[in-house]
Amino acid sequence: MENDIKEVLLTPEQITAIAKDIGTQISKDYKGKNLVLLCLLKGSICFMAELMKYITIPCVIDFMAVSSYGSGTESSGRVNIVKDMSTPAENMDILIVEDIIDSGNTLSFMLQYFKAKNCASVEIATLLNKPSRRKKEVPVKYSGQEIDDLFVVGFGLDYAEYYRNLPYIGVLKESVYSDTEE
Ligand SMILES: O=P(O)(O)OC[C@H]1O[C@H](OP(=O)(O)OP(=O)(O)O)[C@H](O)[C@@H]1O
Ligand code: HPA
Repeated sequence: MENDIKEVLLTPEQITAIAKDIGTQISKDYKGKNLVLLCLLKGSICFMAELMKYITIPCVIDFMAVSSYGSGTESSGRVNIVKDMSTPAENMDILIVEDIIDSGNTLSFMLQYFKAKNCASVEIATLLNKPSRRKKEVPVKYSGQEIDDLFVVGFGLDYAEYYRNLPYIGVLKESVYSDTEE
């Protein structure tokens, strides 16, 4: 697994520092609100777990599973809901917790999805942001680290479902996927 990584982009310590900063800000901004931390499975599982440790106000957590990447490195553009949240979203302040924003397809779909739900608010917190790849603009309230157009894995992020268990964010060597993708 380690041999497939070209470069480490964020160490576990750097990820923790980002989670602390964003968690502290969320704790201030959402005081007195009905905060729901909504983890988008599967990629956001590690960031969600790290971020929530640094949120010091009452909140509930929930999970949705959506998927659009199939087994490759390009978004199919079609976002599928694999699992819906279990908390009623009405009148709640939904904070979508994301691992990465790339094309923006996933979050654009999610914002559209919540429009019909009468939420008090819907915002986005992401660990990683690749603005150069954007196809659909989405408003991002909390952004950890901007990165170049590189395919990254680890700390929840996958390539073909693998590498999620790396404890850091690393750049995947092109040779790993160039053989299997056109
Ligand atoms: O901005 P976008 O181009 O939509 O890309 C971002 C999304 O892609 C990945 O999810 P994926 O669909 O691969 O599912 P996963 O979380 O289960 O890995 C990632 O976790 C984000 O949710
Ligand atoms: O760079 C990435 N890595 C893993 N999953 C992703 N989904 C969108 N971009 C990425």
